[in-house]
Amino acid sequence: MIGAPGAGKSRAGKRVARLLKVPFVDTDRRIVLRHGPIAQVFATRGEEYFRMIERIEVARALKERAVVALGGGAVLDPETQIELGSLPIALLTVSAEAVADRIGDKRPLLRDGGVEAWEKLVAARRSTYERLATRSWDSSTRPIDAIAQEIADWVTSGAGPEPEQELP
Ligand SMILES: Nc1ncnc2c1ncn2[C@@H]1O[C@H](COP(=O)(O)OP(=O)(O)O)[C@@H](O)[C@H]1O
Ligand SMILES: O=C(O)C1=C[C@@H](OP(=O)(O)O)[C@@H](O)[C@H](O)C1
Ligand SMILES: [Mg+2]
Repeated sequence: MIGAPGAGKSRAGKRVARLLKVPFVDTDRRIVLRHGPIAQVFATRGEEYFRMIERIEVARALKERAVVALGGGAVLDPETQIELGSLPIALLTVSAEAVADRIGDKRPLLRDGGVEAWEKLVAARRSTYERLATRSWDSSTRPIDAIAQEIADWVTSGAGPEPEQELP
């Protein structure tokens, strides 16, 4: 699961894993278990250090037979991009309006800038998200359970690309 912060990767990923009866890994949770709260890591060690430990957890997670929710910025790492190339990747998207109600103060890159900072972050990453995604789901106006069910069904049926839109 890849996508912007607040798109629902962690929530949906957990449900998808339950539906598929495989383990769920949230790389941010693993970072927290080993290193403490993410906001604290950013504050005391800086983003570069965070990206380094994130890369280690992502590399570990992508070798497991599991549903994996990445942090929103994990896809920026070139090694991670290569490894994602051979896996089924679900991209979750969300509108700025919808995310405004979702982003709390646990995300250090957004805490100070709010939705405007989020929009800048996502604009800079959009092409990377889209290039890496096998298929995408928008969570702005739909319940997470319905999206998780669709993703699980997609995996079960072979995790192919988006069906071609039929021409009118
Ligand atoms: N489809 C949805 N509808 C409403 N709220 C959602 C939806 N998806 C996620 N949320 C809420 O948004 C917040 C961020 O979700 P989370 O799964 O942590 O996102 P991510 O891991 O992509 O940053 C959570 O509070 C979650 O309950
Ligand atoms: O987009 C980002 O750079 C980040 C997203 C967060 O994860 P979520 O996308 O799960 O919120 C977390 O990894 C960290 O705060 C940095
Ligand atoms: Mg998350």
